Amino acid sequence: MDVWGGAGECGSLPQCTPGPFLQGGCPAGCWDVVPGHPPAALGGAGFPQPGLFKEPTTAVMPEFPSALSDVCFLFPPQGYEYIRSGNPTRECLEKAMAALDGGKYCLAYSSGSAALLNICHLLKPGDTVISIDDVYGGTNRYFQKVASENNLKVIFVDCTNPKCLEAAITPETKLVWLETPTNPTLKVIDIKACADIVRRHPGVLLAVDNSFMSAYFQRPLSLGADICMSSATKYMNGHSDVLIGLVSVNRDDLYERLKFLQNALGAVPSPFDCFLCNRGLKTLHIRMKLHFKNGLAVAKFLECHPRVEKVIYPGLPSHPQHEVIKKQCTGCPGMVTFYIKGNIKNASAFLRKLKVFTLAESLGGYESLAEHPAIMTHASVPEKEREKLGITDTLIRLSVGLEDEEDLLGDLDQALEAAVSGEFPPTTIQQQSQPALPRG
Ligand SMILES: N[C@@H](CCSC[C@H](N)C(=O)O)C(=O)O
Repeated sequence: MDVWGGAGECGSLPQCTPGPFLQGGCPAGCWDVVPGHPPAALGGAGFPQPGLFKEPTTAVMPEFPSALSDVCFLFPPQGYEYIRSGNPTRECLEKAMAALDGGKYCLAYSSGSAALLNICHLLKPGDTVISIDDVYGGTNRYFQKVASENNLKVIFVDCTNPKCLEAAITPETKLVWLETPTNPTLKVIDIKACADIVRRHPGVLLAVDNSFMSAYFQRPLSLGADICMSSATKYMNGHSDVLIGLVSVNRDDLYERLKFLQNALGAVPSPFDCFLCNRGLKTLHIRMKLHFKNGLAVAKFLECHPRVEKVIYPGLPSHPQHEVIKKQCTGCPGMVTFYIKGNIKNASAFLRKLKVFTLAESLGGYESLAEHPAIMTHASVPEKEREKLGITDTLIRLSVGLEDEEDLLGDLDQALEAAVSGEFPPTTIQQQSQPALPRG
């Protein structure tokens, strides 16, 4: 079996041994800096000089805990004047992340949403944004309820077929916003195909939200994106104890403007959060391999389960864009989405019965989480749009963590058994008509 696990068989537990795909490097040329060796990125050329630190240690301490200026007549000038404008601990994170993303520069923000806000400040009133249709609920809310009310036009397009993107571009288009895989229905977008289209329209930027994949499995800049954005709150930090957004770029002009905006808008992370995120990066490679192994095992288990209607996992051959993900990524994270059989009551019973998985918003941490996108992470997406996207009352999103595989499968099994008993109605997801619940 290769690293993607082949077709899988019901009843046999999936194996995940590193295959030639991972060992041989990324076919798209990504991973040339840190194949399996994130510490090289953390301790390499991009690392601030040891002289900046009081302790002779490789750990990145929260060095700049106050808003004090660098007082040149007392200390040698170090280039820092105010904590928001720049500080050594944030610089450590930004340099490490630039290396991990294969970019020249990286900038850190106080959250993924703050990173989105800064990117959209590159635009002018009257400009159009083309966003992938199945986009994180908070991004959808920002586009529809904030940006659109401040003179940006935002249209939503299914970019799984890059021709739809091409057809949507107008002279007003200035930003294409992709997520891949999308949140929560895990559609996979061919970044290079979209980048080739965007390149034919000078002045249009291509930004990719890489939060679901992490820099370990996918490097959008190497595939032609102008901007790689991540909510590092998720896999990059991996410990569910930090809120951080990151933006990596190669272009000097983009960096200069974003650097200005980072300071001017002020949505920056604290040095302590940067310290914690740097701590998280050190185990990225180990965590991502286990997320992949566990995610694939869970996906295969659910795909064979009689109480599950349908599983969506890009690492499964049954996924419609499985070939795309094999082409542009070196693995898959622990995000698994599935439709439970039955209706909202079954979905809710399942979530309440889980013991190892915690019912919570967020993803990418060491611990397994389960959530109901229609009521939780995507409640801000208008109901009609949710229906069109397949974000129904029976859709459940899992973030598979680092626990033992047998505990994860056992937990899912007992919750499914308890939540969906008896005869299953012979309906498809499309035929179901669910009562609307109050949305959060
Ligand atoms: N209730 C929050 C939504 C947080 S979702 C966090 C993360 N992006 C995910 O997809 O789990 C809000 O309304 O902003």
